[in-house]
Amino acid sequence: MVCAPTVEVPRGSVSAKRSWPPSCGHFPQNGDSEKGAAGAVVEEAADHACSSSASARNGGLPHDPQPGRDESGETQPPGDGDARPSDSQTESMVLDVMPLAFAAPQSSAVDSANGSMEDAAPQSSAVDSANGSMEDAGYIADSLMVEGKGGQGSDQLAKDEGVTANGDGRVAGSGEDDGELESESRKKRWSTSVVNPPPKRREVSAKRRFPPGCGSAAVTGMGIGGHNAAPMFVRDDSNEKMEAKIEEVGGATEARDYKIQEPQVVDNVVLDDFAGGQHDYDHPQNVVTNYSPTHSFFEEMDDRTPLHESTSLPVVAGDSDARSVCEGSLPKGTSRTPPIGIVYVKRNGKRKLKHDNIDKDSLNRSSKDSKCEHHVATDQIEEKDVVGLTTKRVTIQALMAPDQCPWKQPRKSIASVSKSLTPRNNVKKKDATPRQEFPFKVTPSTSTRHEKREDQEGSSPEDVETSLALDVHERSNKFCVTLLPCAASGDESVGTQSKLAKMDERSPLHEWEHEPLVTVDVKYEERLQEGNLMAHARGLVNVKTKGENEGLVNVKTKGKNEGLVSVKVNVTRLDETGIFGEVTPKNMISSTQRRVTRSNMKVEQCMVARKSKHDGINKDTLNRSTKESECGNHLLTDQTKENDGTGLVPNTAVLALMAPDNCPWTQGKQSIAGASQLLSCKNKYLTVREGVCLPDISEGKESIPICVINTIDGMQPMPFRYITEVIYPPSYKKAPPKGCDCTNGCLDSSECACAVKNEGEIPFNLYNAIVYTKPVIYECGPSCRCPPTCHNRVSQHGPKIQLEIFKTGKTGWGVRSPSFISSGSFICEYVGEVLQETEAERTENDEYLFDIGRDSDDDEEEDSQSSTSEIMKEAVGYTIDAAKCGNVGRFINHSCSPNLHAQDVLWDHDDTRVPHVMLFAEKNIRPLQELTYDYNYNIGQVRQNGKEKIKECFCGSSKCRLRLY
Ligand SMILES: C[S@@+](CC[C@H](N)C(=O)[O-])C[C@H]1O[C@@H](n2cnc3c(N)ncnc32)[C@H](O)[C@@H]1O
Repeated sequence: MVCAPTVEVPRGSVSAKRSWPPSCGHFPQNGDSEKGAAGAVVEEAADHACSSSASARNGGLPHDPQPGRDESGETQPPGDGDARPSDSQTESMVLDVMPLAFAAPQSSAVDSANGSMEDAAPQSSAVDSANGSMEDAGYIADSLMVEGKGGQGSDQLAKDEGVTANGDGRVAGSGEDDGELESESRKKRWSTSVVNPPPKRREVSAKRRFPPGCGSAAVTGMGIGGHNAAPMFVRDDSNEKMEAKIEEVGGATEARDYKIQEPQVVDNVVLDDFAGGQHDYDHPQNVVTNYSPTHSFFEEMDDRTPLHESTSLPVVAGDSDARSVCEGSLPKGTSRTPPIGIVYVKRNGKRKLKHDNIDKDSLNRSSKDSKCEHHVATDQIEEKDVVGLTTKRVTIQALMAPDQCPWKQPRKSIASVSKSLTPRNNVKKKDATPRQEFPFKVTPSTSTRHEKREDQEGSSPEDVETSLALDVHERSNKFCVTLLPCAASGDESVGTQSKLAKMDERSPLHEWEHEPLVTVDVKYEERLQEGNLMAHARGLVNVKTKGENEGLVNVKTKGKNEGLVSVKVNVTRLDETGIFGEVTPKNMISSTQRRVTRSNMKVEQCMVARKSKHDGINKDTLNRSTKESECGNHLLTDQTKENDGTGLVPNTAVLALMAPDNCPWTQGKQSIAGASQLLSCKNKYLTVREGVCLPDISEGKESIPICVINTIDGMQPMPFRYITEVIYPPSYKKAPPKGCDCTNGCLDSSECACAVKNEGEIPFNLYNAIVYTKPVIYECGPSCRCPPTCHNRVSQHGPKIQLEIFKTGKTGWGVRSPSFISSGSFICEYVGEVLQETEAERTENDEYLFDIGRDSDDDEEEDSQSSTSEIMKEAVGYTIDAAKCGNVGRFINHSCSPNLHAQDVLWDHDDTRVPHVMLFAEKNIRPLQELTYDYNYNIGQVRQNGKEKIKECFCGSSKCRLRLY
């Protein structure tokens, strides 16, 4: 179905706008701030079938004028979802060994800190190129039109560009380039794939931002609330062998200087004494984990964190899905957990890691093949025994040298590495289906320092020396590893363990003694009638378990009852959406304990949240306390009592594990109520959430509701028709590609025809996380014999992570998730109407254009094999226009330090010119962090009426290129 015909506007007046890359739209030139691009859409769509439903849905509420500009035209502070890095986040960086999916990304976080990730050649090139373009454009263009706010930023930008800005931020002039053909001057962004070479018709260089499992962060889960987050194992050094060293980085400075210059050793932590049997292993985060208290790892951790003072503190958890069997020294049938990650990495051999179960030759081979810079790489293979009851997996973690990371090589997948680790003939049977659950525990994992093989070419001794490998095998105990959602920043992900450590430094809340901890994603908001207690919690908090469904949360309080309050909570297992249960009134019992410890003092930064009325938080109080707050990546708790005049004493208890830029106390415009309201769109308190505009903008079209939240003003998004599938031109007939004949879930990539098209690899791991990028990824499609659960069908099923649209401070509406998102997770598709380029250029609203695909001459061979209809073959290029019809993807903003990347995916046809644009997380993303991708505008090339247009970028990144275009 196609939306109403695109309104055609005289080319001279609108073509320039259409020439901009998606979200590169312009603001009204007539100064009508009430009508942005979006406003134009509304008007245009008044009679448009696509907008009718949306209009009805939105009712009489006002609609947001336009992205990137507030109604007053004044610059707004960044919204609560602004993805801006913070020093504190950066400082908290610690190199952690992460689980398979996380390992690489984690390392890449370090790389990023070193500048080697974000500043990696491709990246740098892109940025440099962009900057260069800026300079060139600024000094060459005779006339500039600065879009965005006409504030100081614009003026300064214009000044920097060597022009004079007028009051409204536009710089007008007459230039000789006015006469340029617009079609030539328009340079749309191309951002469909970070690894794709840019289409010839575009000048934007693609950025390789996403070295899955290597650069940004790899993947283990789907990321909902940490539900599928990759588990992380703490390793015990009780093993005698230490064959490698891993550097420990305690902070940003160290992280940036992180270089592996010698063999690294990582401590292994034995996880034994698992209770077993009482936890739901479908939800690994709820699994209790015990660990050996004698482990040196924790001894060191104890030095800095009270969390680990306990002798049986479960710090590391594992994923029940991650159990595996290693074909190493363990008896056959002994399962091993997959590599969840080296929890702590330390330099100079302080952390040791044993590698006695790893096939060194295999490791060497994988090391040889890798191209990653001194970071942890992981891999795994899943097996199924002959009776189909036990899924086993071999997991390898390796600290790889730069030129050895397999994820740095587009054609190298994790799978390929794992294959090198475990002979294919050792795999009896693979099965991506949910694994059988049974108690297991983590035992000291082993790692092997790489030894240079004679046949290793191109591997420097250092590369070899710094390669580590780990595996974990399960025993009889249960374990659980939970990845805390509090990533340090959008730019540099901080390891979970480091955040744990940091959190522990400040908070005594984890002084559990001889009690297993369950790290749960507590998201509850409960208003208690008895005693008027209200509890807000967000993020992950450690819950002291007390039975199957009950736990305790210690709350740091201030005021008269300063101390710790143990709050009983119901511990509910994660459901499919990662939503946790809530605190029940009867369990909301406070018992103040005074535990003024050294660590307590460190939590003094926590702000007092006063609830002066039953029905809300006193924002002024919050705002004032915001000024005093310096909370960072730690557990924030507080509680106050205040008589509201009714004789009742409402208490407000707040638990929060927050990053600085997400903490309500550090964001003047966000109250605790607002923060708690952001917890979940699906909780039963949705109706009382502040700022909720729409409970589900998709109106049930998405499997997970997508709510709209606006705590800044009372506006709603401009109407549009919510669609979940791309709309192709009427004449375009999709031709399903020939499918595979696999009946085993496409586990044998050598046999799967779709995998063959992916150069013999399935680009997704068993957690449905993308593990490498390619110009085009072929998922299994409608002609394939494999079931919908095939692990080569990740992005075609729509969003599985809870997303919400929220009003940002400076960039209009944005998208975020209340849940933790692990790297590689599929976010959503960029859905809209597929327009031919010429048609797109006539589109009045260019805010939502997304150039896609490759030119027909990019790959003649593919074209010859394509079953593309003639109309598509004749076209030069295509653009997805989500202005009138789109999905949640249309609201995702640009950032110069994005956390998403776009990947071309084909599954229901094989026309590479109109691929599906699928957005994946390229790093771990903490809850409520705005989701962004790089629009890849060709800065300096966007013109309107022959005049260069400039649009400021408000992404807030430290690496911001200042201009969107
Ligand atoms: C695809 S839309 C994104 C959603 C949009 N913010 C909205 O409210 O509908 C792209 C537009 O958002 C705005 N935008 C996105 N990222 C931005 C950024 N980093 N800085 C300034 N404006 C941005 C620009 O107006 C851009 O044309």
